[in-house]
Amino acid sequence: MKSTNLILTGFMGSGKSTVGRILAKELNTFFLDTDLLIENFENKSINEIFEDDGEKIFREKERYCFEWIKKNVTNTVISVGGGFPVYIPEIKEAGVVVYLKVGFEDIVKRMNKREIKKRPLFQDIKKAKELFEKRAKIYEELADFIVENKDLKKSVETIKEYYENFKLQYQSNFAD
Ligand SMILES: Nc1ncnc2c1ncn2[C@@H]1O[C@H](COP(=O)(O)OP(=O)(O)OP(=O)(O)O)[C@@H](O)[C@H]1O
Ligand SMILES: O=C(O)C1=C[C@@H](O)[C@@H](O)[C@H](O)C1
Ligand SMILES: [Mg+2]
Repeated sequence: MKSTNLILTGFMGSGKSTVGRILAKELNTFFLDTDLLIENFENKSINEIFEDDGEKIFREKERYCFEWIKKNVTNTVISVGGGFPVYIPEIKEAGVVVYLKVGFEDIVKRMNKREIKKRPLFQDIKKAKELFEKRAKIYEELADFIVENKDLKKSVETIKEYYENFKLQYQSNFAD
């Protein structure tokens, strides 16, 4: 039977990795995080890739991930990097896209120093806010479904229900 991936998008710290991991467990599916995939492919941290190779090369790695996912991955919960849909607007070719929407101030409150340190584009708060404002519209436009990620449990439940309904419809479109 035809199946599809569930892709979580959103700004840095919006909760894609956290929500994705829980969702995959609840849906009894695999979980994939493009940031982790790139770190594993390269055997380097995101910070090291940005420092040694630069952002342009990192975006090329994300593009490679996208092509690899399209060819090889189905029925999986995928959390993508914060910039992924911005540089890969064809993201929907790899699955159904759910945008985790969170206000910038809430994101800042949620992230501790260690988490901020891991994100090269979050080092300067003013620049991060500008990036957030520039990207908000792109996330919205490229989403099939938008969830305000306030209460973690509620977000997981809402996405689960959406995805299960989506899959039923999607599969019936491919039935004989
Ligand atoms: N609904 C929520 N309520 C409170 N805190 C949350 C919620 N969702 C996630 N968090 C917390 O926010 C922080 C960032 O979450 P996470 O690492 O999942 O973000 P991300 O979207 O994957 O970020 P990145 O794009 O940089 O990888 C973590 O400390 C996580 O525990
Ligand atoms: O928002 C971004 O552009 C990024 C978000 C992170 O998930 C990583 O993909 C990387 O730090 C870049
Ligand atoms: Mg993440």
